[in-house]
Amino acid sequence: MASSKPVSELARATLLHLTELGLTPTPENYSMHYYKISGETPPEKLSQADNPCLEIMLLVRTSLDSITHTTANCASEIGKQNQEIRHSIDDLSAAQEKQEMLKILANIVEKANAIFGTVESSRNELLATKLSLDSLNAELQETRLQLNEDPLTGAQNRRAMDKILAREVALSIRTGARLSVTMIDIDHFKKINDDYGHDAGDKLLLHLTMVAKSVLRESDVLVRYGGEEFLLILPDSDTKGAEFVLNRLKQVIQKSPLIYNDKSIKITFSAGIAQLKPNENGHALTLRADAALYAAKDAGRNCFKLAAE
Ligand SMILES: Nc1nc2c(ncn2[C@@H]2O[C@H](COP(=O)(O)OP(=O)(O)OP(=O)(O)O)[C@@H](O)[C@H]2O)c(=O)[nH]1
Repeated sequence: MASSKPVSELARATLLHLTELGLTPTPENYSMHYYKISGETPPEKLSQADNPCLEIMLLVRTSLDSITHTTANCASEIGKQNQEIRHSIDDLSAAQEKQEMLKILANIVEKANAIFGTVESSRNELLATKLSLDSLNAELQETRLQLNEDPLTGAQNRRAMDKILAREVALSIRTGARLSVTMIDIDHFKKINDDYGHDAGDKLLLHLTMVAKSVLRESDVLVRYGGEEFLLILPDSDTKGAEFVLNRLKQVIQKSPLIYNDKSIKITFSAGIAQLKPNENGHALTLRADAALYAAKDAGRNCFKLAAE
């Protein structure tokens, strides 16, 4: 049967219950125990794709409710205890007998100690909530990373690319720094899938990502643009710099083929290079790099082409 307790109280009880069980308040743990405690029927589960932040947002709200509840409770308890001490002090002033005075004094000390007890227990509840919030914060960082990352390779995804390109283009316009991009496409990737299987293709995409990351600068960004197509965003680089990076990637990838089921799978790639022109935006820059990539494919693959001005 569903509980008649207010949601904030149920939420607080759930968080405390998780702390008692030594469980991290992940959205999954929270949901499971919340519905056990409340007796409510869980709603149809939202998938991460629907809104990966929704459950975290709900948990943050719950934690905030819990803080409000704890602090309000603490203030009200202390108010009551304070009032009682005041009455005892009045009694003390009116008392005639030494024995009676000592009794009232002992009572005042006991009530003062009770105030410490109230503060201490609220402090423990707030600490439990703080731990929940810390854990949520870590979860949020993770979700934020996942939202920007391609799940297979860990490279940045198109969503992240739009933001990063816009930022880098704006920076380049403001500071006059050069900005280049290169569109990279693995040659005959379909054949690798066909010959060795889709899993080998996946491993190859991951392998290329790892190798590319190892030759890039910290400020360079690798984006998985599509299936086997990657975009490299190279701040502070002109076309010569971009060519240099691609040649280094080519050399390293030649020396490190993918080893899959004891077979060595060679990787070559084609690329198009474009440098940001005045009055150009990130989208137009990417399209020029893409057109140059097609020119490289037309020229026989395993080569790089510069985009038309
Ligand atoms: N394993 C794997 N394959 C993918 C993925 N995404 C796209 N592909 C495959 O990549 C292949 C791309 O094939 P094509 O566009 O013909 O390109 P290609 O074979 O590399 O030929 P060229 O680019 O002309 O050299 C297709 O077979 C897709 O199914 C993925 O995430 N994993």
